[in-house]
Amino acid sequence: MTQLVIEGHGVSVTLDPGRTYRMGRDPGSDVVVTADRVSRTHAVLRFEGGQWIVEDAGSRNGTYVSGHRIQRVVVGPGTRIGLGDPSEGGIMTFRAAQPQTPPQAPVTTPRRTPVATPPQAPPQASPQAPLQAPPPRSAPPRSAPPHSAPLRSAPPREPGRRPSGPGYAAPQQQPAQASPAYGGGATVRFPRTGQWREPAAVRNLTGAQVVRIGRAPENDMVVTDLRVSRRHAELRITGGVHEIVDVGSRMGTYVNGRRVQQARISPNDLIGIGPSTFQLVGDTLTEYVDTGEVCLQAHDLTVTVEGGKVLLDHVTFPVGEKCLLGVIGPSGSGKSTLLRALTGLRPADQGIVTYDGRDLYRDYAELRSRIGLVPQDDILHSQLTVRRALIYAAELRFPDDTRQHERKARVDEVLQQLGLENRKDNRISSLSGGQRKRVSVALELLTKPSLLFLDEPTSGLDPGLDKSVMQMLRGLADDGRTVAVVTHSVANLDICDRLLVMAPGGKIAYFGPPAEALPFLGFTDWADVFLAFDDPARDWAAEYARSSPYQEYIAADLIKPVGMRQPVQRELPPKQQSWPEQLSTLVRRYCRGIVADRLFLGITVALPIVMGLLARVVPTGNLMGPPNSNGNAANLLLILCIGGCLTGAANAVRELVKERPIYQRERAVGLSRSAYLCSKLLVLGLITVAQGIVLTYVAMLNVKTYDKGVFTAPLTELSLAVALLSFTAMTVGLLISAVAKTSETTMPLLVLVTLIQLVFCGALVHLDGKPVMEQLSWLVPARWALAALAGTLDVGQLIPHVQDPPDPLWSQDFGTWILDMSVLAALAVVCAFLVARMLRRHEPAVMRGK
Ligand SMILES: Nc1ncnc2c1ncn2[C@@H]1O[C@H](COP(=O)(O)OP(=O)(O)OP(=O)(O)O)[C@@H](O)[C@H]1O
Repeated sequence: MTQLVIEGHGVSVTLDPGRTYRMGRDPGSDVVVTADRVSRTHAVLRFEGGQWIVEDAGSRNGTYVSGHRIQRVVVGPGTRIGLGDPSEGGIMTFRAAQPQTPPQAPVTTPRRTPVATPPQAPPQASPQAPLQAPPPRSAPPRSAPPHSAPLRSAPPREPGRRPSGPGYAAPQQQPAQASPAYGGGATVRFPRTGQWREPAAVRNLTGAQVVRIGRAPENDMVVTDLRVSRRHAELRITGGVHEIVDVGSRMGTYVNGRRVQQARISPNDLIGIGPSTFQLVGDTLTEYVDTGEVCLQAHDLTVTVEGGKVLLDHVTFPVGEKCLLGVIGPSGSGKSTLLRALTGLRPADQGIVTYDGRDLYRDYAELRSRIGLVPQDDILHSQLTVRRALIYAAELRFPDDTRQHERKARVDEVLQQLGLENRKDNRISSLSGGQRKRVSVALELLTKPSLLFLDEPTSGLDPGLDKSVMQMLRGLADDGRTVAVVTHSVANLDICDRLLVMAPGGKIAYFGPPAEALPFLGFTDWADVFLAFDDPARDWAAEYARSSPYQEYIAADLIKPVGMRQPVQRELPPKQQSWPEQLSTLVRRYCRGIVADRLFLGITVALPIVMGLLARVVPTGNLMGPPNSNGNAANLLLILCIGGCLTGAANAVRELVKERPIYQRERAVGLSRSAYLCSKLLVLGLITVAQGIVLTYVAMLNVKTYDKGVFTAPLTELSLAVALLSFTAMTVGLLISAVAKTSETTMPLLVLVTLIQLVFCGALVHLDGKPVMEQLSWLVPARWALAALAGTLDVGQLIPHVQDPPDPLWSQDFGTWILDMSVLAALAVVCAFLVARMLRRHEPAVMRGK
């Protein structure tokens, strides 16, 4: 409980919860306020249900908070009440009494300041069981950090203070129905966690019918965050009934964590809009903003995969505000699994994660944008410049009604925050490993996440860069967010506030201050610790659970949820942009990347020309001769087919696998799978089709053909068939890319697929009427393309001995040609559908509705 002091008019009284205080002009009052408009007994101040309450005692001139006359109000640190006068006169201020800090206590994380983070949903608004308060703890001072943060905006750390999130504040549980009417503008104490929250804005609802909420300045309540739409929601008041209505926002409007279009609101409900939480407080609508200082708690997280293998085994620990948590452990000990569970990307099968007391899994759709994750692999298109990459990322992450200048301003802000202004025009591929990691972090910071997770950000970096990255993370935590970093490097662990050591089997071997870890584990070297983890005779998790660090750093700081986790219907997170907007962004980014990659561009232009020239090596000559006059016609068509297949497939075969980490991350922040796939089909498809046409024209230049093929000029028909074949081969290439685990495995698959095309296209082997072979060939694009080409040139006539009896798919009639082309197109559609299915397999579990 925060101890309060009331001050003003020369009076300073430290309040004792066991007493009731009379405030007024009467010299016998407990708090004497000698101002003109103050009544003799003006108000009463008492501690009730875990909160300090001021109640007007029938004063003549009234009691005011934030300009509103109140009858009863909850007060806390920062609250100013006016006795008899809203502005001057009898203003009294409340502040927290100085905490007492015992000098002997060990390291802890920085303190919580009274911040505007979202309050907890009241118990009855939540399907979860209420939380139990832990016993109060004394505040151990933290030793000063040995390193300074590199961030310009990072404030100096505050040693000697303890965190005071739900796990630190010794909260008092309050039944929601006992909550008094909150005073507008007051710092209020929320029922479930007992945290003090300072409103960012208060709107008096007296006489109001509609309160408009959004990013645009013309709204009644303006939320200046790019995640919020310009016109986001309206609070409509009719006959004392309050309704929140979403007016077409992208990121959605939430009531107690559930997305709503329209919902009736009561004072216990929490309305979530971007980083802000709104609540009806008396006759006001009060806004609290999540500024990043939130607590994260893992409760009993267990992840089991098929076959019963346990990847995470009852993992429980709290992380305080502004805390930098380091996670280490041997390979395969479940660190990445833990990160996925904490970020909600792959929710644990058992247990819950609380985000400032809220069930992260249940409220994931609302809270997702407050979580940043920097995966191990870079999530950047390396051909782009730093600023350009961030601008595209901002387009994908912010609602489509954000303006370009707003996004650019946010990008510049983040570049400055991470000291990247001098690198902003550099190609990402030209940056050092540490700088690239900074850009990845900058990308995640665009949306101002309160929680930032990083998976091995220092892997592959030299010791200097390792330290610089860790210092950057220290600064980010000090700047007002919780940062968790999985690392293999043990060189800079002392920079962390807390260290989590994972033992094989996904168990906790240690959680606490880094300095105490090695002494606790009984070694002087981390290598020896990891080697000792191999000893099957020792149960590290059980030893830690019985230890005093467990009591001190986990048991005492944790608010345990009572009862089992309720099965929850998780909502898919919203998409920030419309589908066409996403497609447009992806297409522009893709094109810019291609244009910037000169080598790829050169190969793309040269490849069809070289292949076409190779086709000319075959002496085709005259394709208008009498029957049996040109035995090389089939060879020419074969080269065209294989050229088309190779061009298309080679273009696409690495396309998805190489940027899979980017896709996975962007998918987790709302990218549409179909928009992503369509951007590939569109850009790569156009390039491939153009290549197919160039290939055909170069191969057929000056070759004599009849004036008419099946229905028009033979060259046109041939180009159409080769272009469609190239496109279909490209979808096959995309399929290989979607299936492959690494870029390296795509090449053997490309060779295999090309050989299959060669054997089953029908030029080398007569397929018609051969059971099994013929049916298998129907699945091969080159079979249909070659048939269409053969139909155009009437190859059956030119070289009847090649196809004896004649292959019906080769006949020179319009119906057959259309059939050949249609099946080719259908194969492309089937492949594209399969690519979409395969892409889904690589997506975060939460995006698959799991
Ligand atoms: N889907 C899965 N099915 C079966 N086993 C899995 C699955 N995912 C991960 N594992 C196994 O679970 C264990 C933990 O994996 P995880 O990637 O979390 O470990 P890690 O500590 O991050 O390892 P590293 O340090 O090597 O990245 C490993 O043994 C891994 O092989």
